[in-house]
Amino acid sequence: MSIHVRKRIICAISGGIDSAVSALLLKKKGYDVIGCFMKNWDKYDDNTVTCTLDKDLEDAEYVCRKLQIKLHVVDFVKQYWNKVFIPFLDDYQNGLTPNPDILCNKYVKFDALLTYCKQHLQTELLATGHYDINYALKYVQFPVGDILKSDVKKIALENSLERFVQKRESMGICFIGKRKFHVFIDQFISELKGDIRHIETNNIIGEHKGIHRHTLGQRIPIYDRQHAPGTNHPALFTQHFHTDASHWIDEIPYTFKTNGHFECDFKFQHRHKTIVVQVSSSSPNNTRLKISLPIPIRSISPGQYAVFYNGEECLGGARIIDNGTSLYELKHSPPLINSDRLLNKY
Ligand SMILES: Nc1ncnc2c1ncn2[C@@H]1O[C@H](COP(=O)(O)OP(=O)(O)OP(=O)(O)O)[C@@H](O)[C@H]1O
Repeated sequence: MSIHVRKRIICAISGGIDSAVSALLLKKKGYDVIGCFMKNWDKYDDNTVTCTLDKDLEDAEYVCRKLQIKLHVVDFVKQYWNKVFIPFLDDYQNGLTPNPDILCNKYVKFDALLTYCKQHLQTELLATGHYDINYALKYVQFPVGDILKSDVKKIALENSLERFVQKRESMGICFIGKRKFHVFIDQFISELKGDIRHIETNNIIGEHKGIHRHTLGQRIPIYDRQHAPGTNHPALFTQHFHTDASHWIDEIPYTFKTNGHFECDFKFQHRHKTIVVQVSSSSPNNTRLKISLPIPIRSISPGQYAVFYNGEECLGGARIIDNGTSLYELKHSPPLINSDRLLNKY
């Protein structure tokens, strides 16, 4: 008599549709699925609670009940605070636009959670509901990774998970919730007033309460909106930018390694279409990159990530550290900022 032992896999269940359907598909494939809900934010530290933690946990419990799988609730509040939230605040204070999701993937989901699975749940197999993921991790599966969102919804409907089709997608940064960004950030970073100056005349046109309250390209309240530069001003557009050390999923692309430059598909933020860019080295060991765009792009923001593809295949990514010389600066020599300073700086 042979005994069939089902392979155990942990599915990170967020209370949203993608992880619910991921767990369902894994169960259908015959895995021994265990759900894991991560508590990454302590709502009791937070006076203006609008975080959806309770509702998400309730939904995670609901999925696991429906699928008849166990649910573990893991507390990663400390890890999230130290590895994601503190760098997030630092970035804002330094005028960058951070991407906490990338740090959360790197340090919490694909590090702390993976370690927890090995140490406490007797498996090193993990699954998440990500679609567009820039990692090729040996022990991680993405069951809905190559399924269209419309099909994920269909699968949910066919399997009595309609509650998740109706649930609003989480937008933006989860711990901020529905409150205004400045109301949230003011709890952590003190006000630091400064002048808002017109880029062309250098005249003072307003006052800000700290650069951490703003991101590149965002509208700001000023006294004289009529004479202010618009959100499509050439100072917001750039055709070249620089990144910090790159991370390649397999290895450095061959042509890049041999020639010091190569062409690939590039994506900046989800809402942008993929375009072909020229990637060249801006440091001796090919780690830092210079990206040349075929057309100027608006609001390439330092702190955000550039992701490189070969068609559908993700090659790697790098954090943007300098948005280069703007179209406006190019027209007005000498440039206000010389992006070549990076070569000397690093
Ligand atoms: N609090 C959490 N606990 C456990 N897993 C989580 C949590 N938050 C996110 N995840 C995992 O990371 C994946 C991606 O999360 P993210 O919020 O970026 O995307 P999503 O498309 O909204 O996913 P979902 O529809 O499953 O919420 C989720 O599908 C889930 O597997």
